[in-house]
Amino acid sequence: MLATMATSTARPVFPSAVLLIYPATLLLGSLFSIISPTAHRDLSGSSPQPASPLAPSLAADLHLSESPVNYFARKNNVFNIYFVKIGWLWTTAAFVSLFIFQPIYSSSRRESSSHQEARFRRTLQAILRYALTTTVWYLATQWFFGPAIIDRGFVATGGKCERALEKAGKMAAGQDSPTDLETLFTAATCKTAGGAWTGGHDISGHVLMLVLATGFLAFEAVGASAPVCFSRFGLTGDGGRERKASDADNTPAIDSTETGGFARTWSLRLVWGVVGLGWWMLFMTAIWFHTWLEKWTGLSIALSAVYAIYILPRRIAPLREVVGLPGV
Ligand SMILES: CCCCCCCC/C=C\CCCCCCCC(=O)SCCNC(=O)CCNC(=O)[C@H](O)C(C)(C)COP(=O)(O)O
Ligand SMILES: Nc1ncnc2c1ncn2[C@@H]1O[C@H](COP(=O)(O)O)[C@@H](OP(=O)(O)O)[C@H]1O
Repeated sequence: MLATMATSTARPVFPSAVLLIYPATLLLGSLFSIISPTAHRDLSGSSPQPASPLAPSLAADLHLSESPVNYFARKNNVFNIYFVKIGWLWTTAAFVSLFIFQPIYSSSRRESSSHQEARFRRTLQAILRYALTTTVWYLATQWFFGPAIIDRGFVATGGKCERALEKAGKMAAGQDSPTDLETLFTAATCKTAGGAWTGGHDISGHVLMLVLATGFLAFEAVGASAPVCFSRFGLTGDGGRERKASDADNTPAIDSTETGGFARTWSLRLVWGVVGLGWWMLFMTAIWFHTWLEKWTGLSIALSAVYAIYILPRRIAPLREVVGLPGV
C-alpha cells in the first residue's frame, strides 16, 4: 500500500510499497538460479549437492561445486569478506555519517530553544531506531542469551554440528570436556572447528542482515535528506504542501558552505553505496545460497522489524511519539 498520506505529526516520504523490492529480489534470484545455464553448470559440478532448492541444505549453499564458475558464488569473494561479513560495521559507519553531516541532525545555524529541543528529540529518536535495528540484528545473528536465534532455530529443527557428535563420543570416553562440546552449538564455532552445520532449518543470516541493514539505511537516508529533496524538486501534493508549510519553522537550514555541501553529498553517497552493494549481495545470496524457505524466513524476520520500526509508527501515534519518523 502506498503510504504517502500525511498527518500533522507524520510526514512519510517513502512509500511502504518500496519494501516489495525485497521479495521481488528473492523471487528474481531464485528464478535466475533455475534458468541460468551458469547456475546449472555449477549445479552439475563434481561435489554432491542437495537436489531441490526446497530441501534443507548442506551448509546452506545451493548450486555450488568445489570451485564455482561465478565469482559471486564463492564464499571468499571480496565483497562477502570485506562487506557482508562486517556488514553491521558498514551500516553503523554510514548511519554515523548521516548523523554528522546531514543538517537535519547537525545544523550550525543558531536556533531558538524550541528548535533545539526538536533537534534533540529527532536525534534521540534516530539513535533509538538504530539501537532497535541493531538489537534485532544482534539477537538474531550474534547472541541470544547464548547462541543466536538463527542457531537456536537450526538446532530446534533438528540441525547439528557433525563434529559435535564426534566430540560427544570423545566426551563419553572421557577424552573431552563438556565446555568443548558447548562451543560447537553455534554455526560459527562449528565451522571453525571444521564441523558441518547440517540437518536443520538454517535461516539465511545474509538475507536477514542485508534486508535489515539496507531497509534501515534507506529509510534513514530518505528522511535525513527529505528537506533537500523537497526544496530542490518543489514537491507538490499533500505531503509536499505540508512539508512546505512547516519548512520555515522546522526544517533546518541547509548548510550552504562548500564544505558542508560536499560532506553532505558524500555521506549520502556512502549510505546509498552501502544500500546498493547490500542489495546486490542480497541478489547474489538469492541466486547461489540457501533454500527458498531459508531465504524467506530470513526475509520475514528482517521485514517485520523494518515494518515495525518504520511503517507502523506512521499509523500508530503512541508508537510514533516514541520512535519518531526519519526526517520529522
Ligand atoms: C533483552 C536483551 C537485550 C540485549 C540486547 C543486546 C543488544 C546489543 C546491542 C548492541 C550490541 C553492540 C553492537 C554494536 C554494533 C556496532 C559495532 C559493529 O558494527 S559490530 C562489528 C561488525 N560486525 C559485523 O558487522 C558482523 C556482521 N556479520 C554478521 O552478522 C554475519 O556474518 C552474517 C549474519 C552476515 C552471516 O553470518 P554467517 O555465520 O553465515 O557468516
Ligand atoms: N552473497 C554471498 N556471497 C558469498 N557467500 C555467501 C553469500 N550469501 C551467503 N553466503 C555464504 O553462505 C553461507 C550461509 O550464509 P548465511 O546463512 O549467512 O546466509 C555462509 O558461509 P560461511 O559461513 O561458510 O562463510 C556465507 O558466507
